[in-house]
Amino acid sequence: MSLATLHASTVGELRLRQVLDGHLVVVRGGLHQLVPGSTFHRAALASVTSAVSPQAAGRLAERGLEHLHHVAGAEQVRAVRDELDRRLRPAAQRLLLRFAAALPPQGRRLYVSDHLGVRIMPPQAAVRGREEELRPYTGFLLPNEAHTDSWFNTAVNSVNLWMAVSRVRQDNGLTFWPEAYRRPLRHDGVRLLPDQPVGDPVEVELEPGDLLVFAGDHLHATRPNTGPETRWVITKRLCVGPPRYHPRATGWTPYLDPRLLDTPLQPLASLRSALTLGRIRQLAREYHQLWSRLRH
Ligand SMILES: O=C(O)CCC(=O)C(=O)O
Ligand SMILES: [Fe+2]
Repeated sequence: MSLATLHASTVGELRLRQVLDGHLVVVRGGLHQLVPGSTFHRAALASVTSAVSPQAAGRLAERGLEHLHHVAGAEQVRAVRDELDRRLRPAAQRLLLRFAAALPPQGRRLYVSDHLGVRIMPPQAAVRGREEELRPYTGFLLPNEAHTDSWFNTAVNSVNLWMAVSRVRQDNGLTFWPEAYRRPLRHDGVRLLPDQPVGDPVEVELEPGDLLVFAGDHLHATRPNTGPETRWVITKRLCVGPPRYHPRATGWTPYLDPRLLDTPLQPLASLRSALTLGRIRQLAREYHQLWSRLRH
């Protein structure tokens, strides 16, 4: 399979309009610009220390995070993931706000999501036989199948920051189908239905610290890890202009107006995404679920 064409940019020159037009953009070393020192790498090692052992963390400090599956079993990898999620949440939100503030004027207001994805993908062999118990971690420890994010709860004008904490190789990264971008795709709410023209898939490779910036509505999937290394990626999301939601989304998630965060008006930060059809449809879904539970 061939490698995706990545458009290199700096944060200061990044045009999210082009990302929403379908460009796959890479900011080389962007993570190091946005967080001091190697905050994410250190948080990763600290999570291994507390979820596995100091010795395991010491080995990874020497040999690289990519060796996690050599020092931790599937259960411990899950514990590392959960611990890193807990440790990184505030720092990752600060990073997203710093990223938004460092962009050139975009002509649209930006809204930030609380979403945090800590995605640790060990080689397939390291999780074989554990698929059922790890099912809730699909996309976080086990591969996600081809999807666009707005099928779930994300806005259609949402942009993903997919940040490489370890090396990302072609055999453990992401797969995109660039020609399918913005095509009407038939799906069952989770999975792409078969027999649709989606064009040729492409894959990505990144160095630790690189940021991949892509529209959440690109058709994308986890590249099942057939390689020898564990890959570590952190994801955050922001919206370009007021959030708009897919009419048949299965959920809804708010995006916050960064100008109101850390002010007395903070409770109103999610108001813009609450005043949407997507929110009304979500309330209707919740009402139906409650009603059918009461009836049975
Ligand atoms: O990292 C992965 O394998 C899945 C990522 C993804 O689907 C996303 O960031 O929306
Ligand atoms: Fe996704």
